[in-house]
Amino acid sequence: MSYRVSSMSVLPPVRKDRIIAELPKCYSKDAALHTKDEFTKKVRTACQEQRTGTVGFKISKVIVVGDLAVGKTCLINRFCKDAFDKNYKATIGVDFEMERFEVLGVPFSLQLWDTAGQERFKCIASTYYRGAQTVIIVFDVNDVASLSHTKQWLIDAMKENDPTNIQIFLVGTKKDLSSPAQYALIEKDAIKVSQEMKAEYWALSSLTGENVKEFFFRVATLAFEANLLAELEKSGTRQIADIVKINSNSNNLNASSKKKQPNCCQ
Ligand SMILES: Nc1nc2c(ncn2[C@@H]2O[C@H](COP(=O)(O)OP(=O)(O)OP(=O)(O)O)[C@@H](O)[C@H]2O)c(=O)[nH]1
Ligand SMILES: [Mg+2]
Repeated sequence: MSYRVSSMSVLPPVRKDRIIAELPKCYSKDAALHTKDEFTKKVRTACQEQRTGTVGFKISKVIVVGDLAVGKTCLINRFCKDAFDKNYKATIGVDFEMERFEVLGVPFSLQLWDTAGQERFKCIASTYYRGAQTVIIVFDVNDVASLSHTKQWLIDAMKENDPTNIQIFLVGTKKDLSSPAQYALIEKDAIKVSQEMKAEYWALSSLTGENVKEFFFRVATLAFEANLLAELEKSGTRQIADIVKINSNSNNLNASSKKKQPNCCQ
C-alpha cells in the first residue's frame, strides 16, 4: 500500500456556505460604502487570471466595538457558530474568531475581534484595535443612547488606525425587538449617523438570524475588494516603475556615452 503526504492537507477546505460568487448587496443605498450591483470587470478578471498577489493568504482584521450588552458577542456567535444565547455574559477584554471565505475562487480570511463594551474592560480591549481593516460599530436599535455613543467608539478605534485604509460599518442589532414603526424612527437617525461617519449601515437580528450572513458576506467582500485593488495598484506602479527605470537607464547610457564622446575624441 502506498500513501501520499500532502502539504495541502493542513487546512480543511472552505465551508460551502462561505463561498462568495456574487457581489453581496448593501442594506441601504442611502448609507453604503458603494452601491455597485456586480463585481467590477477589473476585480473579476484579476481573480480569473489568478493575479491576486498576496490577497489569497491575507488575514484581514475586523474589530467589533460598541456599548455593553448591545449584542456584539451574539452577532459573532450567530455567524460563526450559528448559536444564540439569551443570557448576557459580558466579554472580558477581547475574544476572537477566524472565518475563512472564498471570494471569486480566492481564499480570504477574516479575523473577528470581539471587544468588551463595559467601561472597566475598555482599556484592555482598546490595545487590540491596532491594524484593523474593518471597524464594526454596534448599537441596539431599541436604545437611542447606544446609537449616540457610536461616534465616541469610532473616535477611539481611529486613534489606533490609519483612517484612509479603513472601512466602517454601523450595525443596529436586536431588530426582532422593535416594531416596524419604532424601527423606522431610529433608522432615520442611524442612516444620518452612518453618513456622517462615512459608514455602511445595517440592521439585523442575532436572535432570528435576519441579515447576519448577508452582513458578514458584505464585510468579507468589501475587505477583499479593497485588498485586491490595492494589490493591483501596487503591481501596476511596480510595472510602471520598471518601465521608468529601463527608460531612465537607457537615457543615462546615452547621456554618459554622449558625455564620454568628447573625451574619446580628445
Ligand atoms: N432579542 C434579542 N436579544 C439579543 C440580540 N442580540 C443580543 N441579544 C441579547 O442581548 C444581551 C447582550 O448580548 P451580548 O452579545 O453579550 O452583548 P455584548 O455587546 O457582547 O456585551 P459586552 O460583551 O458586555 O460588551 C444578551 O442577553 C443577548 O441574548 C438580538 O438580536 N435579539
Ligand atoms: Mg460581548
